[in-house]
Parts: sequence; structure tokens; C-alpha cells
Amino acid sequence: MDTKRFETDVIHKGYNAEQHNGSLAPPIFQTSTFVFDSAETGAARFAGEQEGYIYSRLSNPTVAMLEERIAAMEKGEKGLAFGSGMAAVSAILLGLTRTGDHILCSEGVYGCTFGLLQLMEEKYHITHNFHSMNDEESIRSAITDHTTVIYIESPINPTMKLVDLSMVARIAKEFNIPVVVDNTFSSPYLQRPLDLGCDIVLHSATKYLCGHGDVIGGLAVGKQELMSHLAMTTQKDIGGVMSPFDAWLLLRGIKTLPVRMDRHCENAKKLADLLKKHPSINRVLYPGDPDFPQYELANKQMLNAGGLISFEIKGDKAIAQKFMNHLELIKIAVSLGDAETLIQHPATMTHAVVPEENRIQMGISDQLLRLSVGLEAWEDIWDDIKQSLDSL
Ligand SMILES: CSC/C=C(/NCc1c(COP(=O)(O)O)cnc(C)c1O)C(=O)O
Repeated sequence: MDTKRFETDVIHKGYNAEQHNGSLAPPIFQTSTFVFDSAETGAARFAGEQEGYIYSRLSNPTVAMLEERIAAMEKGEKGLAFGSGMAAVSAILLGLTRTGDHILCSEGVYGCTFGLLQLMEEKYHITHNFHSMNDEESIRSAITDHTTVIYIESPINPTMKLVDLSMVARIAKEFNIPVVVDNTFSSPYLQRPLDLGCDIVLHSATKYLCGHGDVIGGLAVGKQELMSHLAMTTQKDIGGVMSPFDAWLLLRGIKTLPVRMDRHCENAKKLADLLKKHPSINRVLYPGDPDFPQYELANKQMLNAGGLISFEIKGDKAIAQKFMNHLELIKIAVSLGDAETLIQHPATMTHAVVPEENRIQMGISDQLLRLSVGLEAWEDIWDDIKQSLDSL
């Protein structure tokens, strides 16, 4: 089907019922391998001389439907599916670098991405720097002769800081360096880095794309040649691929992404405004808050501000933990983008692997909490937050 508007592509792109006995829901090709009709066919497929499936670590029909859909959603040429967000991050970073290279990173990243960067530096001498990326000249001076990737989270997990993606993409092109953007916090509905000039966009599909807390998965989109290279190297040979059933669950979850994101954003805006007014709250970090330092940039590059709010509670770690423990509706859990509202403490949970000095540099204090605003009635979410804050 030709590419249509986003809200239509999320439902239809990549699947044609006429090719599957009229089944409205796509079939799950839950198979590890595919039978060749002859030895010559097997040889021709392995040689790349004949189209067709070989083995589900290389490609699978259900997974291919999802890869086509995410490519259309991110306005890219080719999508790749992985067994987790970290499988996508690692396949891409390892696929684009070799010993001695340098990665220029946004000033904060998810905890396990930090851990991967540390591992790459310690074991393979692929160095990295964290950079605020908020000034053109300082970005240019941070690029070295060995910089082969610029890696960005925007919004950053968990501080919600933004990077001006079109500005960085423009500078990167001067140096012919690919820009990789982890778009997990926004989803392609709210932000499309490829449209802003970036080269690869990736997601922890575990989050908003799935939306129901029942898949661990990763997705990436970019130009045909670059993504085919990654498919034939680090995706295939490291092998962190997605299962057909997880692809099926993601095809199902993605259909409602726009309506879910609208509600996440609507709820988050209301809660951010209420949190700002509460006397027990020190600081609210939400790109949709007019007092957010990068509010203008959020309006420029995001359709809406998303469903994640980070905020600092007045007090210390013990107060933050007491607040979480007194909640009744909101669940204490990592991950995000689910129907259920979740809360977590980055310093001791998602970013516990990050050494304290690095955490402080990233802006992660012991009082910082991250709220993944769900799809419940916002009044019930607020009532739960307020009763716990008032109990402190
Ligand atoms: C154990 S903590 C739970 C996971 C969280 N984040 C994951 C994540 C990944 C990695 O994605 P998976 O491999 O699908 O988990 C990549 N990129 C970003 C911006 C992410 O937030 C979390 O709760 O912040």
C-alpha cells in the first residue's frame, strides 16, 4: 500500500490481507527456518541471487511487515527489528565504529547505553565524550579526526533535556559523520529525526511503540544502503533479532500509537502543571512546560511534549523512596510508555550503573523521580500523587 498519513500507515503499512487468505490480522510466522524447494534454490538464496526466506535470524515475514511499517512511520527507506532496544543500540554503534574511533554523545543517555559505551571504550578502545550539543562552535571543536558517530537521545533519559537535531545534523554533514538518534521518549508520532536531517533513528520498541508492557524489542530506520550493511553485519552476526510473536504484538500495539500518545501528552501536561504548584516539589522537567528551559526547541522539533515528566522532590533519597512507597495506583517500576502510570528513581534504578560523578554531570540527583504518565484518568493519577505528597 502507498504511504499515506501517519495515522493510516500505523494501521495498514506493511500488511495486505489479500496475500494472507483475507486474514485481517497478520499471521505469525513462528518458524526458525524455511524449506528450499531444491538444493539449488538454497544455494541461490544464500548467494543473494534469489529473493526468499532462509532462516528467521536473517529475516522473517512477520518481522518484515513491522520493519516496513516503522520505516514508513519514521519516513525512512529501510527498517530493522531487534530483540531489544539495547540490541539495536549495540548493533548500530558497533557496526559504525572500529578500534580507535570516537563517538560524540549527547550529555546524557540511558543507563545501559552508558554501560555499553564504557564497555566499548575499555575493551575495544572506541572512545566517547558526552556533550551538551547546545552551541555550534563547541560541537565543531568536540569533533575529532577519529569521530565516526554522533549519538543523541532527545529528550534525554531521564532529565528530559533536548538537542537541536537539525542543527547537529547540519554540522555533522560538514564532517560527513552519521547522526544516530534514540527516539524512544518521543516515538515517531511526536518527533521524526530523519526528517530533521539525521541518519539513523532507533527505538526501544519496548516503550511507546508497544504501549502495553508486554514486549522487549528494538527498531531502527535509515537509508537503504546503510541499514542493509548493518543487517548483513552486526544484526546478523551478533544476532540480537526480534521474534515473530513480538513483531506481531508490536504491529498490534503500533495501530493505536497516535491515540495513545495524544492521551499520554494530555495527561502529562495537566500533571506537570499540578506538580509545579505543589509545595513538596522542587523542580519539574517537562518539555511541554512554558518554564522548561528548552520549551521553544520542544515546540520547534516535537509535535507534542510526550508522556514523561521528571521532577525533584524536596528532601533526599529517603523522602523520594517514602513518596514512591506511599503511592497506591501508580506502580513503582522501570520502563515507560505503558497504559499504566509508572514511577522510578533513576539514581538507584535506571541509572544506578552510572557512577555518581557522571550522574551528577547528567543532572540526575538523589531527589529526581521519573514519571511515565499512563492512560488512566488524570484526576486519579493526581489524587494518588497528592495523597502521597501530603503524607510526607
Ligand atoms: C532496566 S531499565 C528499563 C529500561 C529503560 N529504558 C530502556 C531504553 C533503551 C533500552 O531498551 P530495551 O533494551 O528495550 O530495554 C534504549 N534507549 C532508551 C532511551 C531507553 O530508555 C528505562 O526504564 O529507562
